[in-house]
Amino acid sequence: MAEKEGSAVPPQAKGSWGSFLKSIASFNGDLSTMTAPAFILSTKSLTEFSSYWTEHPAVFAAPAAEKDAAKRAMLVLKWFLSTLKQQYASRSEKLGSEKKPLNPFLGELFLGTWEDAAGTTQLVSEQVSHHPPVTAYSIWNSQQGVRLEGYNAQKASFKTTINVKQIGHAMLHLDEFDEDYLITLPSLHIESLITGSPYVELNGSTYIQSSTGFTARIDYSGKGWVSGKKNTFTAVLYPQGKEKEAIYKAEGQWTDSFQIKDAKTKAVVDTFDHKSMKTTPLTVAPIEEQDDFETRRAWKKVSDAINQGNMDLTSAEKTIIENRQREMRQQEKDSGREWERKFFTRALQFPLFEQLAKIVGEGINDSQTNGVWEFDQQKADAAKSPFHPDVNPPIYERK
Ligand SMILES: CC(C)CCC[C@@H](C)[C@H]1CC[C@H]2[C@@H]3[C@@H](O)C=C4C[C@@H](O)CC[C@]4(C)[C@H]3CC[C@]12C
Repeated sequence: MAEKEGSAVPPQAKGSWGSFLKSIASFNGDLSTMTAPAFILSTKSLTEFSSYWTEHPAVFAAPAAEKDAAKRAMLVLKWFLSTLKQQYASRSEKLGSEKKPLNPFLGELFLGTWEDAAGTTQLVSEQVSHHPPVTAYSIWNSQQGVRLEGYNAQKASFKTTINVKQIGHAMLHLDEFDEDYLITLPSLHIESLITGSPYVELNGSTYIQSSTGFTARIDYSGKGWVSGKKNTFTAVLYPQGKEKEAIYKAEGQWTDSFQIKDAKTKAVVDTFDHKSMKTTPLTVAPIEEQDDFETRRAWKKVSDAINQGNMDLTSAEKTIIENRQREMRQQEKDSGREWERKFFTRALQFPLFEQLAKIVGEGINDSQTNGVWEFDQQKADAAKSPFHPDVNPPIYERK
């Protein structure tokens, strides 16, 4: 692949970017094995990405206060659409391009809370599998009675660019109505790879299926397809099985703004504009107070080395983590036990997921996610403090 004019690749990295582009043309689909040049490396691990679901806690909690079932489903759709920008474009917007995240190690955690007008919203994110890499999360606001749980893995392929299929799902629960929403995850591809300023574009369709009989379908399109604008979508919300009887329609740019209209009257019933909606920052414990498994503490030396642009130190620090992980896996193998996840457990039965997934043509891909992962309240209670020191001894010594 040749470099184009207008490249965003730093002059000293042109050679390594060229080699990287050649290498991904034949890579095996496991994103964790991809080695990328320093300037494209992120200091954040994928366990942190779970927080992108709730950067607007009030929008997340809004459906819990809506008495009308169709409007509730519309507010769930609105919240989902509002999360896409943080999930898929925040790196390219803040850092000038998409970056390659750190590959979480098994047991890695990201814990935090959001405090704002919606009250306290809590986040637990855990790497529940390393091969294949799978991140699970639970996000809840007890005052508002809303909880999101999910897990995801990624399967990548190369055809003209990097294409990524997400495997997994999210499930939103509203206590007041004992209502659940199954959320499927979009496929994506990387644009502008050749020029060295990669960004994410979403493609295909995803669904939100409620247990009370509403379906939302979201269709993603990029520049030049339908609207000529990047990051565009259209969405339709309808009574399950009656797609022609749309109740609400939404359209816009998931990185910018969108409108939701009453499908019959065409009246605008709700809007969302990222320019006027401030995100609530997530509060995370200071690094010195974090557990050794918490991502920012565990990866600190690697992140510092990336920030210094010191690739030798970056790989040396990564190797320390990887070797320790290998030792731990060996110890587990020798003692015939599996790593005990701190907050999640493999579900043996998942009737609700099966019931909702069937409606939107989704299936269980547990072989690709090393199981179907569920938040385990008993483990969470036990993990409060201290972090199960008897089950999983700390892996990184505090200095
Ligand atoms: C930038 C390029 C050169 C290297 C490829 C990096 C590749 C591993 C990254 C790029 C985009 C990443 C997506 C990200 O956009 C958003 C999400 C949503 C989040 O909820 C779960 C993770 C996921 C799918 C990231 C996975 C890693 C991706 C594909």
